[in-house]
Amino acid sequence: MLKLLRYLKPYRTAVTLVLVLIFLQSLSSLYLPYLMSNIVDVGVVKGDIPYIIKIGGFMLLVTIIGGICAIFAGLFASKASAGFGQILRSKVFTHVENFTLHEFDQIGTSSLIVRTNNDIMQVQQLVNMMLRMMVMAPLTAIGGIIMAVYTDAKLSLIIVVVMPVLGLAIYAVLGRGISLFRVMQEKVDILNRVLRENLTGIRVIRSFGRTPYELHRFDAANLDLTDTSVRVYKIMAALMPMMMLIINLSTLAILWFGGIRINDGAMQVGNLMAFIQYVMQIMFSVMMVSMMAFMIPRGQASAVRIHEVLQMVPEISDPISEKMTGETRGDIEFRDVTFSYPGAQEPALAHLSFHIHAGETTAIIGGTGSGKSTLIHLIPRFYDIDSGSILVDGVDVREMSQAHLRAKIGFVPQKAVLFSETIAQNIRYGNENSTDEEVRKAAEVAQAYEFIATMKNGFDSVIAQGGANVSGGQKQRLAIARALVRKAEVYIFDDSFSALDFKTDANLRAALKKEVAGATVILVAQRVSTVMDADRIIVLDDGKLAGIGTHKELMNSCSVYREIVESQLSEEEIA
Ligand SMILES: Nc1ncnc2c1ncn2[C@@H]1O[C@H](COP(=O)(O)OP(=O)(O)OP(=O)(O)O)[C@@H](O)[C@H]1O
Repeated sequence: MLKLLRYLKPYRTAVTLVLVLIFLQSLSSLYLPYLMSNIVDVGVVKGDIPYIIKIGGFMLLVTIIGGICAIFAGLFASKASAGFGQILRSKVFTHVENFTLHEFDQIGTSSLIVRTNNDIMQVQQLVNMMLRMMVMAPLTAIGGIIMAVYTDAKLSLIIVVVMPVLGLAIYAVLGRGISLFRVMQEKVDILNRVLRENLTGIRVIRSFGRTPYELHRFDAANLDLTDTSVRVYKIMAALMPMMMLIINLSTLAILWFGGIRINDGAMQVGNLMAFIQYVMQIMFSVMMVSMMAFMIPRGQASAVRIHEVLQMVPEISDPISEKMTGETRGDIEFRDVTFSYPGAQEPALAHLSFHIHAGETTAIIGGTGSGKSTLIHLIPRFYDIDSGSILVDGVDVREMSQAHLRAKIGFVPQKAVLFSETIAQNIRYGNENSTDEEVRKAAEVAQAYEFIATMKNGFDSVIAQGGANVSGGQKQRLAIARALVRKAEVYIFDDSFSALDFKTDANLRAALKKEVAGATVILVAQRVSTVMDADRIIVLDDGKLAGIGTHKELMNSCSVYREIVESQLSEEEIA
């Protein structure tokens, strides 16, 4: 928690103002009972009306000043804590932006969302409360004790008896509640994950008739969270009546013993009234502290989860001295590359060596799970390899900056991702400096122009969240157009033509050939018809290189390739 508090630094002035204003507010509330006892003991007893009016007016003034201090303290505390939350959210977001896919896999997307929203909100609320109570609680407690002793030292012995009882009661209750908070946040994570899967997978759930099962899954997670919350709040609920009971019993004891002292002439009525108020103030400040003790562990649990994200060092970082690439543009070489996913028993790719020359079109084919996507994810350095090296334009990808490396690449992922912006903005995402003409050209080459033209607002049509208002094939074509405006040296298409019909696929490849002439093209595909014309085809089998060559060469030399071809093409087509 303390580590996160440094993000309050820009709000130093607001924090100082809160502390000063709260100090003044606390002083005013300590002063009021003293004034009231004077009104009773001097004004009321002696029937001195001008004195009552004078001190009464002064009390009103002190109350107004205290009230104004409280209002402004609340305002500045909210400003500081909201600003703190905003800084923390953007820190987490910026940090997460640098994560490699490995860190995303490790924490999980849902948990990252909860940590950025819910956890930061918890810490923000705690900061707001702490700013206001940090000064008020101790000052009121200590000031209250001093004033109570000053008012009647003997009667103050009651405080000595009551305080440990109150302390012990609070400790007993909170001790049980605190450990449940971390569990509660973990359950919020789980509920969020189930909710996310349900909302994103709604079509699958409906088509397989799994709605009742999903409802059950959601209910289970929801009930689980509710159970823990109820347990926590039951404990919290016990706290208040218990404290009120102790406070009321104390007031009773004060009235009893105070009454005896008044009877003996050792105390005045006004002093007894003031004394009761001081004891109330002391006890309420203990309540404040206990509320803080209740909220701190909760905020602390969230702070730990936020800190965990912030202190995670991305597995991949830029080299201290970056090497620039030479003259060649789009040359890629794998030298004995082995790569395993974290925790996997077998490497996903083993001892791969091949050379893709600049300007060539290379296709990668292989069965599902053979490692095609993994291979192309290594070129933009989404993951670091276990051994061997990957050279782009003669330089190891680990020796150049990620920005320099990725600027060379136009990447079209297997699952096209669009943002909820206009079509033009989505295409321009690949190159923000591209002109309208370039955006239109890219759409034409990607065979997207026709369907965009039929849309009501053309290139200004807005894509719905998750690309819900375009088809799978249309999404793929927009993702391809986005890569094309990049004017990259290397284009990587990860099974990006799978949702296109044969005619569109063929037209797209023909247009692409002209458009990207001179650039290196790497395309992963399942269809033999898509890869047949490539300058070179890499065949993967269970993470290993099964063959490399042209279609003709592989038909003669590679049994894995032959099997794939025979399973897809008729004999005439093969011939
Ligand atoms: N993020 C990941 N964490 C752990 N293992 C993974 C991850 N991604 C892929 N794998 C594993 O690595 C292997 C290769 O997967 P990859 O996605 O590269 O195959 P692919 O040939 O592209 O398959 P497909 O054609 O079905 O897309 C598979 O066994 C897969 O289970």
